[in-house]
Amino acid sequence: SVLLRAGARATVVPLASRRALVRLGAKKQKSHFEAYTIADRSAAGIFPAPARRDGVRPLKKHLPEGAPLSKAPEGWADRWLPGLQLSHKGMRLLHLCPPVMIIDDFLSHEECAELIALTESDRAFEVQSATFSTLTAAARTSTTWYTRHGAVPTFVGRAVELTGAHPDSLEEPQIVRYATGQRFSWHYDEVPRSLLANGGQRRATLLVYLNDVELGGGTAFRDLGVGVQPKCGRALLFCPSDVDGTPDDRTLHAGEPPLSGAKWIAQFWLHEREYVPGVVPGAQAGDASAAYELYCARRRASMEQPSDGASATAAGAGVAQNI
Ligand SMILES: O=C(O)CCC(=O)C(=O)O
Ligand SMILES: [Fe+2]
Repeated sequence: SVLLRAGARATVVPLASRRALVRLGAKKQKSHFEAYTIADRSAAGIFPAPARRDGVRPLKKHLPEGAPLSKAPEGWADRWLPGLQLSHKGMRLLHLCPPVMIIDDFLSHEECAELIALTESDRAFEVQSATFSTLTAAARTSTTWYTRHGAVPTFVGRAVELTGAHPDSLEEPQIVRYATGQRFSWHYDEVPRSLLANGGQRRATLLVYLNDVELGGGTAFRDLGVGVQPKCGRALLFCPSDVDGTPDDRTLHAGEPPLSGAKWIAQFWLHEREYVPGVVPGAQAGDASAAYELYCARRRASMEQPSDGASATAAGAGVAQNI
């Protein structure tokens, strides 16, 4: 079923070769890529606006520095994520329609390190890009691991609190490593019609950067003029489709190659309806709800502990042990 899941990438548009991505700064190049001049990035990691594809018209300009969610019009999120927690700490809006948001410190550095370490354990299952469909293998050169929801209860809990989604609409968590120069070229996160029976369309992508990347490694939205620089613990949230599952072509995006060191990310996709996990051995319906309940129980337990003394420390360590 990994191959089936890989079919989800069948809509990939392999426009950019690795060389093209690395040469993004070439000013005379008459392609969309010239706008993604790595050297031109602002401190916030935002690209200058590229030319748009025919028929793709963002309704609002992006907000290069990001804006607090309080600036969004009333009812704005209803078209994508009606349950979105607009008051979530640290959330900034980079693009209004379609929405692109970042949340710094969504996971702690320790939680990020634990997700990376999970890939060394028998709880994560590595999938070589070469085993994905031909099209995807050409577009993606990174290494992917899938794991069960139960291995990452904190990530599940935070995702549910942020999006207001039912836990069982979350696909299996995915962890990806890009070695220097590896990338995932332009693509849509939407799933093809053949896979809609399991949970419907992907309504949201929640991507967390697990490490800082000094140079390159951004997530670029070609038609929105938005780029996001990896930062340890930073979440990126965007919506590959509307709430009714209509895919949004404006969300075409790419994972650029880190130019020094590796780049690690963890991702969740939120579906329209209940998604039954099937990629990882032993995964089953209800896994995500069970993980969410575990998260809630741990949170309650840590809140009941006195704020000082040995028992509080023990509770804290328990939470950190298993994200
Ligand atoms: O690595 C990134 O920045 C983007 C990854 C991505 O788009 C994906 O895995 O679908
Ligand atoms: Fe993607």
